[in-house]
Amino acid sequence: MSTLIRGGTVVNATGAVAADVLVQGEKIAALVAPGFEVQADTVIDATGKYVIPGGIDGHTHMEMPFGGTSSVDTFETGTIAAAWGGTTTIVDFAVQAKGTSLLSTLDKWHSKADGNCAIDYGFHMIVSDVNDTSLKEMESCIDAGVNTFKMFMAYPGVFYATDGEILRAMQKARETGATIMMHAENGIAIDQLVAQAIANGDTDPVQHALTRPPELEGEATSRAIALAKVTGAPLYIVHLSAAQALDAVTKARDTGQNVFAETCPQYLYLSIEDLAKPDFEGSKYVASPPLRPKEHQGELWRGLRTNDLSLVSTDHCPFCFKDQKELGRGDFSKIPNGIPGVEHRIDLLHQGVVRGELTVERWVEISSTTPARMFGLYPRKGVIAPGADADVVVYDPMARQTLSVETHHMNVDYSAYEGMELTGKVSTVLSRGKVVVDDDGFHGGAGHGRFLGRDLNQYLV
Ligand SMILES: NC(=O)NCCC(=O)O
Ligand SMILES: [Zn+2]
Ligand SMILES: [Zn+2]
Repeated sequence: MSTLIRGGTVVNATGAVAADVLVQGEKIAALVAPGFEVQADTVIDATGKYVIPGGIDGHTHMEMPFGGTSSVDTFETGTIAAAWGGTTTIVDFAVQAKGTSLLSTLDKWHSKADGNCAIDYGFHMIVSDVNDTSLKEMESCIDAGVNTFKMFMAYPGVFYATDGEILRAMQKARETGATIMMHAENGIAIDQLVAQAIANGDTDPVQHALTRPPELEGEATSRAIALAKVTGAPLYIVHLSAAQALDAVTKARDTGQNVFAETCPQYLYLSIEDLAKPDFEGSKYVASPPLRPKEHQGELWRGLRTNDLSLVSTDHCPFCFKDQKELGRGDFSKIPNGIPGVEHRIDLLHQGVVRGELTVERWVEISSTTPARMFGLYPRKGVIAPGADADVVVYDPMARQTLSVETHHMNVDYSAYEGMELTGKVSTVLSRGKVVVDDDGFHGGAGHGRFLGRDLNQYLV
């Protein structure tokens, strides 16, 4: 089965060129100069459109247990929503519960995801119990294609790891070539501020941000960077939200330290003003780190332009307003943490191109190519080139759309971006050569997506 995507502009991180893309089976077979005659079973007209590598969202939480409830997108619903938005690979987090092993955790996440994903998927591992056994088990995880391990400086008593535990895990990462991913917020100090706010009767959602000040993200980020430097391990800061944290990352990168950071669309577009919305509406925007005052957004866009921020992931972690966010009415600390967004990352970042903040190549780089490199998937993913998986998005840069819960495909009862008007929209999505989304709707299904055992990250600052 062959498909020719004809008449578009192929955009890679390295440049944009008018070319036709020939897909044979699951792979890209060739890029062909426009006008050359090529036989194919099917032709997709991409005139006036971009042809880009499928998005790679390196930070999602499908079916994730949190605070006595669970994120509401299943691997099936979440990966279908991702495909609608032009994302053809996710890397989701398996979550080690304290007292359990990493390998049993991996088995558990495979049983949730295998046979249920509509696009390709891999796993990171959240390590919440650092001990001799789990450190040894990191080696088996790496053999099983899971070589990125997230740790938490936040959430004492749940996921929190001490500096000593982080140091030991980083030493293991240095020894094995793995990467430590860090949730960098000073959870010990934050817990004090939270307890004080609640004791004062300050219980509204906005308190979530006021008790997690940006300085405590900056401090934790600096500490993680110092620990990484001492051990010689590469470090990946997840969901960076604050200018203070970006400053620490920028300085480390300027000295050549292998420190990388992602930000997320919610930190680029939403702010503490959303958390302050009345009638408990603010709960829809509770995630950690919290949404910041608007002035942080400009710094994050600057970081994306200058490559101090390497990539953008969603941290998609959907909890319904009704019944789930409601758990924290009267006590903001009980609001499940997370914001939905897996469907909108490519479109929201495209606004940076529309506004002239990002080049079209940089848009592709931060949403597909760099995640592929960072997470050991390149050049199988993240590039339109012969031999790569035919994960291809035909993107109409002129189409208009309005984001809404009425039209999104995520399994959640609100949109964090309700009413936002965007320029640009996905036209057609191929996942390993199969058209899964086009003008007629969704043609993929659970089970099409394959597990991706990932290579070690070879990517350097
Ligand atoms: N970010 C968030 O609030 N929820 C998901 C878990 C995490 O990434 O820390
Ligand atoms: Zn986190
Ligand atoms: Zn997360």
